[in-house]
Amino acid sequence: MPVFNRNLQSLFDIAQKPSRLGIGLMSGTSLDGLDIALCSFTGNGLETQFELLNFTTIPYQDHFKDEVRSVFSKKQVELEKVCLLNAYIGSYHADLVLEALKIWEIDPADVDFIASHGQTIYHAPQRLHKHPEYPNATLQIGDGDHLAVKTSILTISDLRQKHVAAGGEGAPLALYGDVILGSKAGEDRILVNIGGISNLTYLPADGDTERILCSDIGPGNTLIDTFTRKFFNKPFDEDSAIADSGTVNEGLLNSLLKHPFFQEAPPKTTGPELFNEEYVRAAQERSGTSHIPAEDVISTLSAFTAKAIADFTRAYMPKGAKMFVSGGGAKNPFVMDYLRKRLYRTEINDTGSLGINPDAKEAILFALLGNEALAGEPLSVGGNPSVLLGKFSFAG
Ligand SMILES: Nc1ncnc2c1ncn2[C@@H]1O[C@H](COP(=O)(O)OP(=O)(O)OP(=O)(O)O)[C@@H](O)[C@H]1O
Ligand SMILES: CC(=O)N[C@H]1[C@@H]2OC[C@@H](O2)[C@@H](O)[C@@H]1O[C@H](C)C(=O)O
Repeated sequence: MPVFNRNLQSLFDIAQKPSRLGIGLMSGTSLDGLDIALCSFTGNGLETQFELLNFTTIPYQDHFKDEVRSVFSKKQVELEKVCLLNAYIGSYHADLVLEALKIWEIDPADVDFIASHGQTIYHAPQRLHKHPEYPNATLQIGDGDHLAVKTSILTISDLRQKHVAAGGEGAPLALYGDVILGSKAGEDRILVNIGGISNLTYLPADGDTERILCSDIGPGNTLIDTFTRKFFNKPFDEDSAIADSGTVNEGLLNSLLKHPFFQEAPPKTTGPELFNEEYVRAAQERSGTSHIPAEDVISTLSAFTAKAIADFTRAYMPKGAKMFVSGGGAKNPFVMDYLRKRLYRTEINDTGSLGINPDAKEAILFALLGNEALAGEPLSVGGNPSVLLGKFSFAG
């Protein structure tokens, strides 16, 4: 006789295990593909022992990207498309997990859990939507039940909603993972992630978790990608070949940086709901730069990404802190060179030097959050809601 209903019994059993095998899934704002990280965990919270066993990014097909873009960060969309995509993405991500497990020769029955971010389709903190009668809000789709049923693996999903319910903006969640993975006593560290949107976590040398700061900074790759697609019909500016061939237009750069978002004190969050084609068009109009060469637009947008990070670091980070960069933007030489020049006193490396695969970092974060949801205690970090995140979906 089981003690509880069998789903609760299996939850209890997984939580009690000395170590757990979990999969973290991240599908970010760049829409490049699904990041899949297979990790093993022992323990929980600040004592977590963790190992990345396998990692892959399975690229999305253009048709899928177009479908998601038809609703992504748009104020008005076809509601039917949102409904269809919610089920489709859950089921599609399940197929991709099964594909990865097959390649890695791992039996799904040996995996204890999947922790799935889903696909953000709209992020609306109050600072952005400006409707005082509505709270902060954010929406990720790709329902966890589809993952659980198709893979037969317990799935934890919708990990941003409780952060919002408990008073946060639903992001960035990076600090819950960074404090576990990246802290070092005696060293002030800044972990910067340059994905679609860039964000950072400050980890103080004294280990005081209340002094940890985690905030979005501004656009990461999202504007560079949008305009590389628009002008050059390429998904992104590979190895910054285009940016390197253009010139930064200082008038446009200054105009891009002139937005109240950059004056607001951290922590704060944002998304392509703000940093989009219209944002750049308006800045070009204000600065009389609407007709500059396409290459110069890409150089200037790349400088924008880097300068926003440098300005934020100068304004809010202690001198002498070491910076560790992750995300696809870490592979953009123009962005990284510009950042290094602006922060010439700061030691900058990628998170690989901390033993954290820079491409896998966000997928690992979600795996860690899944482990916490199963076996952790709410962590009090940097004034963020002290809650365990995520909803459980059972296979049957
Ligand atoms: N070799 C490269 N050269 C230049 N840019 C690159 C390179 N490789 C990746 N990128 C950039 O990184 C992006 C993907 O980054 P990443 O996977 O970190 O984003 P994401 O997970 O979607 O973002 P987010 O953190 O916003 O959720 C690509 O769209 C591209 O702009
Ligand atoms: C709402 C949303 O999906 N936000 C993402 C996005 O991509 C980067 C930045 O904006 C960050 O705030 C967040 O993701 C990371 C994983 C986070 O929550 O830390």
